[in-house]
Amino acid sequence: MIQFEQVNKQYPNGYHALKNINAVIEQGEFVAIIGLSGAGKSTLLRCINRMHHITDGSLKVNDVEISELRGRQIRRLRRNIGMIFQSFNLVTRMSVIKNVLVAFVPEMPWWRKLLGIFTKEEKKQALMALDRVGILDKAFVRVDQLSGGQQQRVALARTLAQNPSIILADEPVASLDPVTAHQVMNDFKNINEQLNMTILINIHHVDLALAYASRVIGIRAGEIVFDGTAEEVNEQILHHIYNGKLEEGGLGEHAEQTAAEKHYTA
Ligand SMILES: Nc1ncnc2c1ncn2[C@@H]1O[C@H](COP(=O)(O)OP(=O)(O)OP(=O)(O)O)[C@@H](O)[C@H]1O
Repeated sequence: MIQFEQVNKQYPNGYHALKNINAVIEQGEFVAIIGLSGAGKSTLLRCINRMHHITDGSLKVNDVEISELRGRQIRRLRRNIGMIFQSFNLVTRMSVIKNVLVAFVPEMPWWRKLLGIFTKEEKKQALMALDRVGILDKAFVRVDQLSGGQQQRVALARTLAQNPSIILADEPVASLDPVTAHQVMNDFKNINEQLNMTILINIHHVDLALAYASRVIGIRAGEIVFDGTAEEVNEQILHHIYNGKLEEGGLGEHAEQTAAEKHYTA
């Protein structure tokens, strides 16, 4: 469970990026965070794994006040929270399987790190994670030979191998074409439903948010201005969240996808 209570975040230059955030996200929810560019979506997400510090208020992950964590405790928190970025963050000259095995490196004894030795169990887990996102056949291919969508799936597999209870995804489909974006969103949904992992996703494409997430949090100028189910979101609410400036491509670009494409998982 993630609990925000009166959370504020001010950057060192004084910019007030999050204002009085209150929200409770239960284990196993699939939440899309939407809002204009600069509204505070990334800041909100990054406070959860302590990439950013909150200025005041309380932010608890599984009942632990995360602003009080130090050193090793922060590393432990991050083991439990996978993070997916728009840019995949992979070592493109290495094979897919090696990129996924990186998930185990933080817990290795120093001598295994040095020798790069992975156990049979770790290799099995890495292959299972690749299987779950449908790219087991690419395990020994170099990452730079994969498409953008496949690379994002490698990033997802690496996160899965880490076996987190929460996955934070910061614009994970922003650089993908519409069909691939649907496939990757479908991966997130499957993982959410099958593994009961909490998924929080920042996303510019409202249609994708509404099609895949069960809950939508709308942020405007650092404040939560909507928090409800995807079914509740209507034109009026979107107008409110986006201050009447729903960006081009927000609802449009992906909206043409058919239901069949939406559930295509190859
Ligand atoms: N390190 C920083 N120092 C000062 N201000 C920052 C910093 N990082 C972000 N901001 C400001 O905080 C606000 C929220 O930024 P954030 O990146 O969270 O927005 P966002 O909704 O994720 O935007 P986008 O959709 O464009 O990624 C913006 O006005 C941004 O300029």
